[in-house]
Amino acid sequence: MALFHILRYPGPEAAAAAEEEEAGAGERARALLERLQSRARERQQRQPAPPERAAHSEASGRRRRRPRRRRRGSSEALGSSESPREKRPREDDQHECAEERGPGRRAGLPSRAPAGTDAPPGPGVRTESKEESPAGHGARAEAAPDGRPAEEAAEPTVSALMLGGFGRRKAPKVQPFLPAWLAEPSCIQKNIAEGLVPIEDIPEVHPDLQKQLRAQGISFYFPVQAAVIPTLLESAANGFLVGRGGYQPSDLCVSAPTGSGKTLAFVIPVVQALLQRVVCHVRALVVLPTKELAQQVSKVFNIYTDTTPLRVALITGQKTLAKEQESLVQKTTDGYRCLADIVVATPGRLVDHIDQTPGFSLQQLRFLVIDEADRMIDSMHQSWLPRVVAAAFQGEGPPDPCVLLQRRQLQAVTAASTCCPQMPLQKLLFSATLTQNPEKLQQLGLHHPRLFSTSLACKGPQDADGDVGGKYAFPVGLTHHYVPCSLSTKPLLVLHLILEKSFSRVLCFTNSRENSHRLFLLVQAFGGVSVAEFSSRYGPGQRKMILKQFEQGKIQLLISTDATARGIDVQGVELVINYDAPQYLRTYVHRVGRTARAGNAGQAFTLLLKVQERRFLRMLTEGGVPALQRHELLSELLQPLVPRYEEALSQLERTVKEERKQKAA
Ligand SMILES: Nc1ncnc2c1ncn2[C@@H]1O[C@H](COP(=O)(O)OP(=O)(O)OP(=O)(O)O)[C@@H](O)[C@H]1O
Repeated sequence: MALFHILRYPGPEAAAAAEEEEAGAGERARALLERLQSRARERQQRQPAPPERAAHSEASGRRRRRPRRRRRGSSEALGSSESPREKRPREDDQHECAEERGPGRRAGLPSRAPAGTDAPPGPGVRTESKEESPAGHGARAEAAPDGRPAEEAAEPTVSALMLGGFGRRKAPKVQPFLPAWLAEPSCIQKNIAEGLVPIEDIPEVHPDLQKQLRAQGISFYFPVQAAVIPTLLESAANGFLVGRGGYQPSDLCVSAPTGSGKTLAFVIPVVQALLQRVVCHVRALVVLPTKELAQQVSKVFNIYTDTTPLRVALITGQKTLAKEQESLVQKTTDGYRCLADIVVATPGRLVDHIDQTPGFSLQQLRFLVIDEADRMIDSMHQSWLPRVVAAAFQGEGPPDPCVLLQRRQLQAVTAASTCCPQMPLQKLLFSATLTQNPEKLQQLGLHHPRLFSTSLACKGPQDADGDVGGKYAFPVGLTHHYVPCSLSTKPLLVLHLILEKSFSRVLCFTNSRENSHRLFLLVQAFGGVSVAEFSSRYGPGQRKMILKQFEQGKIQLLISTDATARGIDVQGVELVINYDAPQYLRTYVHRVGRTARAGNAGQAFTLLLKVQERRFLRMLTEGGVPALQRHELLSELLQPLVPRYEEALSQLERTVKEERKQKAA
């Protein structure tokens, strides 16, 4: 099975250049050493050491640390204002200085030995260090003939071992080498309006589905749909039981902006591929990170399977396990009967059913759709994917000659392996912020993957995570704004934006459910705005109702945690406010993507504290956010709201105290 071929080295040219550079450095070090040694020899010839001293000079040289320290101390006593620590240059400085000043000088400074070593310096050492020190002149009164102080001249000479290459060199930036499928994706038009394709231009789509699409008011495919639907239909052209030509079809990764219609890009081909099924088995499994998203996607599947025999089951934990089991399997006299062709699930609940629902089988699984794939990769530690794959390939063992279609883990394609037709399992990944980190994607065990992307046409630097910086595509109709402000003016700004600008559907994000709750209470106390909050404070049923009311326009301002940041599709959201600035670029992409959906226009405002401004702007610039508009906070605009706001603040204080009391009781 071909996975990824990752070469994480800078390439042959860069490697050769580095080698050359290293060889050059080696040459220089050798020349330096030779010069030093020849100078040492010259000095030794000029002033031969007394025979008895010369005999044991090397042995005593090894034990000469203390005298050196004493000398340093003595030079301080003689007036040097620098402390020994101050005098010692940094390692990289040493290297550079030595190169500039020549070998004698380099060797001359005791502190220039590599950090941590107290190796005795070479013959030129003290001479030159004394020259540098003003104290040295005094000491020279009793100098030896060669100009060294008598004390030093009496010491044995030791040949120094010069170590090189300690200077800090800027490490060359590692350029990512992406596998070909990641580096050369099939490009998708980013601008929805410019890339619309009439429904009749893709005749492969079943007429009944085309009819359904028209009934939903859809007469054009969005670019991502026009690219992905025909590809997926082609991979199932021989029916869903065998891949084209008996081969396993390629897995697909799709990276397209928020609101670009990715859901229909997999719903239509999956439904069409399964239309020919005779026996009901779980053949498509869609895994999503949240209950709300799973609900939304199962609703879309329900629309397009409405007039077909296909059945859709939603397993997210919103109902009891027993109730969900009833929608999945039915006990019969001779075993279990499957009741769902398409299962839409959250990962945790899916694993519960794999473990606990008798008769729930994934052995006939044909499509595994992973929506919000980057988030799902982050949750891989839950090991839901290995469980799904294990369940899909459960029947492994010696091939059963009576079984027409085999289901085996993919290995190398050989003549023998093509004899038995394989039942394929195709993985389909979708996200607006799909990672391009090959190591992360490798965890999914993709088979001959293909990438469709809006964002890769232009390449950029990689961020720490391995994602390509500046590569997230934003909806074309989205304008980005930010307002520098203080903590106390944030709520006033939210009120101003809603009341003065008359936005009818606003989604406001905070970074915690406490912040959401407080802001909700404050806006409620202020009055004049129909407001609700959405967070884990509420159960799934209440959350569902809140979203419905927001969709119906009964709620003007929905204050939410990041629970609604991903995938949630509420039509007509005109404004997204980041009350708390998002910490990560991906969070920003998904939050602001709740507006400007399906080719519509929308605005995103981020309220920034002074301390957040620089980092946030850098993050967005690196992330490829188009023109970001700065708005100055004009206090006179907020002034009329202040009296009512102060009353609301007092009301908030009372409510919070009340809530605390209730909690404590
Ligand atoms: N061809 C189409 N014509 C008109 N509207 C469409 C079309 N395809 C999708 N839509 C609408 O566009 C909206 C966004 O679609 P969808 O939720 O699939 O986007 P998405 O790419 O999955 O976004 P996100 O990344 O935020 O999950 C939905 O309301 C959907 O009904």
